[in-house]
Amino acid sequence: MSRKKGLRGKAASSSPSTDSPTGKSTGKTARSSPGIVQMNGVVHPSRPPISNSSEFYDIAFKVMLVGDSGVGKTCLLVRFKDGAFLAGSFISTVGIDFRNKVMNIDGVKVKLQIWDTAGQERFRSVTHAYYRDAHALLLLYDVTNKSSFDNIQSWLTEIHEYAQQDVVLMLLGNKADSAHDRVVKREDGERLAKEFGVPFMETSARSGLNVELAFTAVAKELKHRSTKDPSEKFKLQEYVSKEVKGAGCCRS
Ligand SMILES: Nc1nc2c(ncn2[C@@H]2O[C@H](COP(=O)(O)OP(=O)(O)OP(=O)(O)O)[C@@H](O)[C@H]2O)c(=O)[nH]1
Ligand SMILES: [Mg+2]
Repeated sequence: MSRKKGLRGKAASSSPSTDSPTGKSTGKTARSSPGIVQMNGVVHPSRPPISNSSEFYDIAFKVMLVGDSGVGKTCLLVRFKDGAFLAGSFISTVGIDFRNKVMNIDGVKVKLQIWDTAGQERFRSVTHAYYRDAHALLLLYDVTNKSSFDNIQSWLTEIHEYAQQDVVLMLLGNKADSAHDRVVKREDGERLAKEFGVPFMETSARSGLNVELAFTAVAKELKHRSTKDPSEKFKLQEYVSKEVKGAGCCRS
């Protein structure tokens, strides 16, 4: 994934059929299934529309990764999308970037357009503009960085101010693989999440711990809301509590 990119060509793209930050047009369109509600988000004309894709899908949603600089947002996205870990020197994201991934959720193809935001304060006004279109937000802190955890409260204030009221929100404590450098206990993350009534899990972009699960949980919740199938009972909190893996066992 390209990092260190300027805002032009991504956030400021005006191409109507971009599927990746490279802006390549594919010409293919979404496959729609009977009984499934098509994408219900607002698409701003200056942003890549979610309805054009190189892959077929039934429903599509926008997910945003937010949190302090260095918590591992870009690495989490790369792990999810490419199954790899971006080791080496840290290259801070400039502005905002996105990647698409289509997941098969209970026989329905759910496309996630995942926006990777810059955690640095100087880009805050850019990311604010994207909150309102987001269907889900993954809010990250770094278990080896206490201030990233302390800042969660102000991130939540920002989310309440700029995001939709019914946005799906999940708190992730990333870098759970770093046992020696850990300064935030899992229980502290759990307590904070409980206080704000949001699902929580620890993740690791390095080991892959819970990465797939975090995005699957969000996709399941969004699909459930979108299809409104009364026969289908899905509770995000319960699903996460049941499925979440501890840092000790390093399963993805
Ligand atoms: N040990 C460990 N290191 C990680 C993990 N995730 C990210 N890192 C490292 O943390 C640093 C920052 O990761 P990024 O993904 O670039 O952080 P970011 O949140 O995107 O930062 P900004 O783009 O500035 O907002 C990099 O050096 C990564 O290698 C993880 O799960 N475990
Ligand atoms: Mg980044």
